[in-house]
Amino acid sequence: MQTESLKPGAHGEDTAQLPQVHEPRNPGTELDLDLIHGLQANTSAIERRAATLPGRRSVKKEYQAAWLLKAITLIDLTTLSGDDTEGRVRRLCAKARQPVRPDILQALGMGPIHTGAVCVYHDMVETAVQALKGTDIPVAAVSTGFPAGLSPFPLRIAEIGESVKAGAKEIDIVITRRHVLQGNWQALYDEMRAMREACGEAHVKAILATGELGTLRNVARASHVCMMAGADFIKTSTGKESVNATLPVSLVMIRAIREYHARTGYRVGYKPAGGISKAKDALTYLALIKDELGDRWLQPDLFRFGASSLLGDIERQLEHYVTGAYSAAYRHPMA
Ligand SMILES: O=C[C@H](O)COP(=O)(O)O
Repeated sequence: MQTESLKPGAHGEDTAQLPQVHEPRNPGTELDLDLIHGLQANTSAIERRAATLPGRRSVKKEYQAAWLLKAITLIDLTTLSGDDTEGRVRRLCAKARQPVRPDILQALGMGPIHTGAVCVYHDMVETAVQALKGTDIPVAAVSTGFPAGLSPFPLRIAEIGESVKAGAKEIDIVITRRHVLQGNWQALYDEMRAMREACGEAHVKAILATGELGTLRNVARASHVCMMAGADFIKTSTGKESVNATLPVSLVMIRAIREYHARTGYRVGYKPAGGISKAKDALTYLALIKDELGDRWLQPDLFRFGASSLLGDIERQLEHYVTGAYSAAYRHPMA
């Protein structure tokens, strides 16, 4: 397979500096059960194609740093641990404000950048909002009984309201996997609609927990149902399943987004999450998005990485790019 060089933008412009465009929100559509039942996924073809992706694009050295800086602006910098503390969340927010050392940015000819968002449990929303005051970095809350999403439905809806009240501008909800496994698309649609409504102005990311959905066909169907019910983003995983973001799942979800856009004119965002910790994996994802959806999707309003440790590896690669030497991973703590 011939490798193609990945350029930052159509004219080689600095990708971290592209102007921010504002997209009309996806209002959703009626649930189209005929369309859902007609969706298929050719698993072996998808897996074959996904296997070629990491080697398909080479990133020329002079573009690499620009792409890595771009990736940073697309990270939902995340901490979702049972032992999270206010101190850890404040340190994470400081990192989101200044993800790369100023001397490295200066050497790369870049001004200040920040991550796409900070993502925390509901309990930590207020702390994060305080710590990010004066910036336009949104706080994303994982609500609705994350990660299993099995608490009583009214409580899940109430949790969304609490997170919005606490200042979260983005809500990452988890769907009920059972609805997918039982083919109960109406129940999934109704659940997603109610959650979207509870979010109000806050944008809603629907976490499919793809590692628990059984088949790629289910992933395709759940993606479409959530978009029909008004999801602003579809997201692969909580990071807590035994299998999280993968390239085959990403191909299926990205193509669902493309089809939905072709059918309705609305652009829905994509968030692969869980287990993305290496700079080279981030580049593979960005190349995939550029190929399948185009440059418009390479903006924070339409693409995010859900990742807790990716930033550390990207920093190491940028430092290497500037100084010619790798630093130890422990020198890049996240929080
Ligand atoms: O949504 C974000 C994920 O929970 C982060 O997963 P990770 O810790 O494997 O990067």
